[in-house]
Amino acid sequence: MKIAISSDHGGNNLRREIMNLLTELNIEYTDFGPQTDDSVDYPDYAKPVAERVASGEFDRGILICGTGIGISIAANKFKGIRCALVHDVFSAKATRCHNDSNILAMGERVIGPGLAQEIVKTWLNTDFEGGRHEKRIQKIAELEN
Ligand SMILES: O=C[C@H](O)[C@H](O)[C@H](O)COP(=O)(O)O
Repeated sequence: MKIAISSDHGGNNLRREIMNLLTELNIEYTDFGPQTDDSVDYPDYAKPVAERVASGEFDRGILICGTGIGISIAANKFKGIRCALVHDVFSAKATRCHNDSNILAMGERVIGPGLAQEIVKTWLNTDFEGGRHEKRIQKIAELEN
């Protein structure tokens, strides 16, 4: 699985923690920044990840900002993106099983690194259930047209 990851300045520390986790888990990822702690605008960092997940270049994306809210709103503007803002393990599992989410968003100012790591592991290891959820995903796609 190939992961694209980015954040804004509010998510830099948690992004580094999650990249360390991905390395430990031997999961391939590409970091789309930012490379400094300067203040930046989260839509600029949602864009490279959302575009590459939408195009299929990457299987999944992880986005982090202060709350996770702004960067998830921006990512969900891209056709084909189902970005889920998650701050608990139950939702991490549910959004894969039910929503087939392809980007995970989290807020560094909301949760600590330990919980974030559990969320990422659960989200990466849970498959979409399909079945009754298929037509709902299809209806989301129809809303994009
Ligand atoms: O939803 C937006 C994010 O939480 C941003 O990380 C946050 O708004 C950045 O705030 P500031 O510019 O005050 O660091």
